Amino acid sequence: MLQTSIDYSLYLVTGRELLPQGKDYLQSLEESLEGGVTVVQIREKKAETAEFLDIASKSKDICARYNVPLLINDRIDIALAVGADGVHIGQTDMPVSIARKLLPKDSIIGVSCNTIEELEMAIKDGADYVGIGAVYATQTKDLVKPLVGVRGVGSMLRLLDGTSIKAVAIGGINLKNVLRTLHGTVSETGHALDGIAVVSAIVTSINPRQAAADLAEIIREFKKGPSLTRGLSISTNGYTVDTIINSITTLMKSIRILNPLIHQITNNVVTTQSANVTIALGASPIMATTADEMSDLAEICGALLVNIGTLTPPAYAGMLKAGFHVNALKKPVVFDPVGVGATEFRKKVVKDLLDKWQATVIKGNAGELAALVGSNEVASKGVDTAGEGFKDPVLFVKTLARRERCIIVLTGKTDYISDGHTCAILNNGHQFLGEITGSGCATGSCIASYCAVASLLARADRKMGAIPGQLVEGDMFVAAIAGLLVFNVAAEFAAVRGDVKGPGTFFPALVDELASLTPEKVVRRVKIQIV
Ligand SMILES: Cc1ncc(COP(=O)(O)OP(=O)(O)O)c(N)n1
Ligand SMILES: Cc1nc(C(=O)O)sc1CCOP(=O)(O)O
Repeated sequence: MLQTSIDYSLYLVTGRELLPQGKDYLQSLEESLEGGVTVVQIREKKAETAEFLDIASKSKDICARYNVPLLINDRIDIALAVGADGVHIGQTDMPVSIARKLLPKDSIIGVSCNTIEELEMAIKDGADYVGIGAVYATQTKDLVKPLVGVRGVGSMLRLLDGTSIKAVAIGGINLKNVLRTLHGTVSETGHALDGIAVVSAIVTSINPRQAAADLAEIIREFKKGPSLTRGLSISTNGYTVDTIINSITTLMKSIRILNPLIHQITNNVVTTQSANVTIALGASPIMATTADEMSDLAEICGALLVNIGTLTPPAYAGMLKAGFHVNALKKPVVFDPVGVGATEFRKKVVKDLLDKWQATVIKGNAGELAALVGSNEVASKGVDTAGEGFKDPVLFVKTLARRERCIIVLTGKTDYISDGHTCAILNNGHQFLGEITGSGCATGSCIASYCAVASLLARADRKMGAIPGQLVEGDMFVAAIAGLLVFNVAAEFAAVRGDVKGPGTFFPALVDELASLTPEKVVRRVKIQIV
């Protein structure tokens, strides 16, 4: 089999000990191949040599019928004996150079990598592909190394730019997280995984044909998606101020018709305010935090907002679960890492959340976003930014959007929103917004509300930007702009009302203005620039 013709999309690592009771191993393997497995690795950790040989030989015959390459885990002798297409070797197994000498020319050699250093070595040693993991926790194997995490895989994939080395991710990948894994592991440079390696997601199934087919379909759709180097843009012709305003008008009209449910796990300073803002927009809030109800809420909500402002252990547990379930249902997740720079605990929590699920939009002020990326260009003071902002905010948001594979919203006197390709610069708002608590948090509610509408519209009419292989359907860039713009324009109207005497009377007026805001009023005041 030619190395270049190998399709790594759905890579099955066998695990006979995990088969459902009564399921025959060879039958399960054949059904997996029928379902769409594209590479098979025989992994036998307990079998004696004779048994391993027998299993490998029979597996080889089946794979040959499906023209699927067969690799052997660790054992070069077994690979040679059965004429396998290659081997997969770990960090403590035989070195690549020796395996290469022992195996026939053109054999495939894959190497396990858990760190950048291991990957650099595998590149130097001439591996044909790498298995990066473990991405998530797994029941299949006792892990001795730390989890790589989705974002960790993305930073490793960058190193493969300009090489012909293929990459699969392994460890805890299943039907619920496969799309999120593919999406979140794309590097800042647009380097994506070539495939996903699984054991239990197929082997434990009573119907491995269906399990493989379901995974294969998601991988296929993802690979058909838009050019990854374009960030998350769904507009193929580029955005203009006019197209953005038209889309915002549609979102503003639709929200009052669709009345989406916005699940918000937010902080206890702003819960009531955020709920009232959500209602004023035409959406419906539910402010639930208990982990046990997250799966049910994911089914019924239009979008999720996660705000870590006053984090408690139960809310943290709820956030972990909520994002996972919402991702699995391809709905938007808006993340507000409030005060992430303030404590080491918050930094750890934010990293953990972003490794467990994929944010659709991350919103923060300069201090928060600087802390998120570990930059000391901008300092924070509690939940606020201290001093000047970024020297080049446009470049910052574009780069961060690519790295985090989401829309980035950088708030401040001027707001910057980017999908990694385009940046919108907004100059609406009023100084009173900085004089009340929770205006940033309420902006998160607005963004989540319009993300929900954009996603619902896309699902209802696939012509409106829905692409099945995308983690979230609909134009989240425009939805994020809508959330900011509506809130900030309403603030401008509220601030000049005769009944507003200062920040205290401003907030109720703001809610009134939001409730009566029309697209025409927004169009009249919008100050937006696209770069
Ligand atoms: C595709 C793929 N990636 C990683 C591994 C792990 O291999 P290894 O490090 O040799 O560990 P064991 O499989 O021997 O437990 C793999 N098998 N396949
Ligand atoms: C065989 C293996 N290697 C891993 C690594 O991290 O190198 S994780 C793993 C097990 C993957 O099984 P499942 O898909 O059931 O989680």
